[in-house]
Amino acid sequence: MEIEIQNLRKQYGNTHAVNGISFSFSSGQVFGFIGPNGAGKSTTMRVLATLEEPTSGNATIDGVSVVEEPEKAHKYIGYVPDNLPSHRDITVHEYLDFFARAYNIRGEKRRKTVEGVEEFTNLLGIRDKTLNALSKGMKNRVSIARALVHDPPVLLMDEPAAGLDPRARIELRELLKVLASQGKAILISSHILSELAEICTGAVIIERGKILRAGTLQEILTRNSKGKSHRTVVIRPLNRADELLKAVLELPGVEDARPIEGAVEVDHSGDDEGCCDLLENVIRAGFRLLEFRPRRADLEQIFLDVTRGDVQ
Ligand SMILES: Nc1ncnc2c1ncn2[C@@H]1O[C@H](COP(=O)(O)OP(=O)(O)OP(=O)(O)O)[C@@H](O)[C@H]1O
Repeated sequence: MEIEIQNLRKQYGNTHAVNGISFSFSSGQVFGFIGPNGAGKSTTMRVLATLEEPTSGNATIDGVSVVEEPEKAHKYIGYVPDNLPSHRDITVHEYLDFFARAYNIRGEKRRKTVEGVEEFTNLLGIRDKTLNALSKGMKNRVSIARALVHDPPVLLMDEPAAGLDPRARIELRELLKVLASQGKAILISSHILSELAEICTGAVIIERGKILRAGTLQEILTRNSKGKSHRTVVIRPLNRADELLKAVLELPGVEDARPIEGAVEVDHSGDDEGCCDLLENVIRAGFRLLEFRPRRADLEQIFLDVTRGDVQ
């Protein structure tokens, strides 16, 4: 199942909340949706969840347009909004049962479905509590359970980890892994990048309604903003670090280099082969090395780099 967002725009008055974004993800993938406050993440999710119409553009789920066939598309989607279930005087079980009913799940099947979801989201023990008596983490689980009741192939989760304690975060992460392994396509927004990097297979970085980077983690972490292959390498010489800095700047493929605590950090425009060439060239230039280590950029660093505005 493929989810394709095509040149999507959403305008509120003069605000271009989403300004022509395109990306895609598919079954079994967990895509992190990352961007500063007001970047357009929630708006995009609400449009995908068929809760709002876009100003222009389209999004399809296995070819079904959320704009042209919202009712059909809606069935494919489980949406976890950023606001938690409001204070209502009904129990967790009644709440979930209500949604199962709304999805036309009847009789014994409904009982089994709701119980299955309660078990999966670890709610069985608190199913008779009323919503207004729940902690934030519990409510969060109820939100996720609600989104899973009709077993949708696509999950859109808007900040599901916000306000969760460490244990609940870990549980959420495990839950997401299981859901992805079941073949669900998951788009999850979060500000906790280190956590996203652990569970995501891809990411979309958005700022001011525009996409700065999108793709699998491998693509994002090893390519620069122009889509070219890119590596950062740390080279620690036995001595003469200053000379090494000058020397590497003359080498092919080196885009930039800077000193870091007795070593040199080099931005290189090559792939793995290019890294090997760089190592050979440094040794040929007469330097003795204690360390030569391609540094795997993390999502946090990429986020900081690209949201500095180098694209827009
Ligand atoms: N209903 C609305 N009416 C007017 N403007 C809106 C509306 N919803 C969102 N916006 C504006 O659209 C822009 C994008 O908002 P959105 O909520 O999508 O951002 P976000 O990336 O989810 O932010 P956050 O990380 O803070 O949740 C913001 O400038 C916001 O003020």
